[in-house]
Amino acid sequence: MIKIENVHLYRNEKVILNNLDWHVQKGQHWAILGLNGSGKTTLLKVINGYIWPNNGKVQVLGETFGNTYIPTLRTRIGWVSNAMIDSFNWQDNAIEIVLSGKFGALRLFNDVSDAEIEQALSFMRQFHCEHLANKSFEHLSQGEQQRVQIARALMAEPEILILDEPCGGLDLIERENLLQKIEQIADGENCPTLIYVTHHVEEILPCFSHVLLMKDGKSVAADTREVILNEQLLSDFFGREVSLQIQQERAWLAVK
Ligand SMILES: Nc1ncnc2c1ncn2[C@@H]1O[C@H](COP(=O)(O)OP(=O)(O)OP(=O)(O)O)[C@@H](O)[C@H]1O
Repeated sequence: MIKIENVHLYRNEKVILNNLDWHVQKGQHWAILGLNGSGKTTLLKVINGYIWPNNGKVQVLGETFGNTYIPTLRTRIGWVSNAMIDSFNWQDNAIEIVLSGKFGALRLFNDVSDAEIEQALSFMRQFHCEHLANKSFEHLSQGEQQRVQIARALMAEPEILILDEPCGGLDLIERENLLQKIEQIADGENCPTLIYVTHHVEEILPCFSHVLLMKDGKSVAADTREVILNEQLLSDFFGREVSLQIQQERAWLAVK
């Protein structure tokens, strides 16, 4: 699904991605865990073709960058991030935002059929935001905006769904509700390959089969969830001794 080989990216003399290798196979779901500034968002921008590495090879959904038309490829990738939220027209109604996803656009410029409206409402129902359909995006809470954004991404029936810190800014209950929804996506038929970016180990749900640990633009480790969620390995990664507890199949960390 994704093949990143020896990718090196620098801007203004700063190395942002440092000879990064990462392979995502069909059937896997990945979490990317990294400290602030480790290059996670930059990696996502590379995968979506918004920025170009200085060296290395990028292949996404079988398409090799340099030999493919990126806008068409992007319609096959759902990307949920705060960077995307900023680009919406906040006066648009929630359902218009969701419907725009069908066309890979930021605003709804197309005529829509009754079936497309029903599809949008059905995703909104799935994410408990159908009642917000006619409310303008600017008047939604952060949690509601996140749910609308995920419904929007699913409208395009993406083969890869990237969730970049979707729980950022959410309270405990909103966060757990959203994580439950993400688990439901993972359990669903025709689930896209999930890529979930976070700073928080406890958000790495059992549905994520693999974890990439990023630090200073490098891949420190990329392995199965069971291998990565290890006290010694994470202590080395964070550079501080941490204790790890498993509760309800999720790992919870505390600094010792
Ligand atoms: N155009 C640029 N020029 C110089 N430095 C940049 C540029 N874009 C990003 N950076 C730097 O690259 C590093 C990685 O940024 P990036 O946003 O990818 O990190 P991140 O892991 O997503 O961080 P966070 O978890 O805080 O969102 C940061 O130190 C950032 O300041």
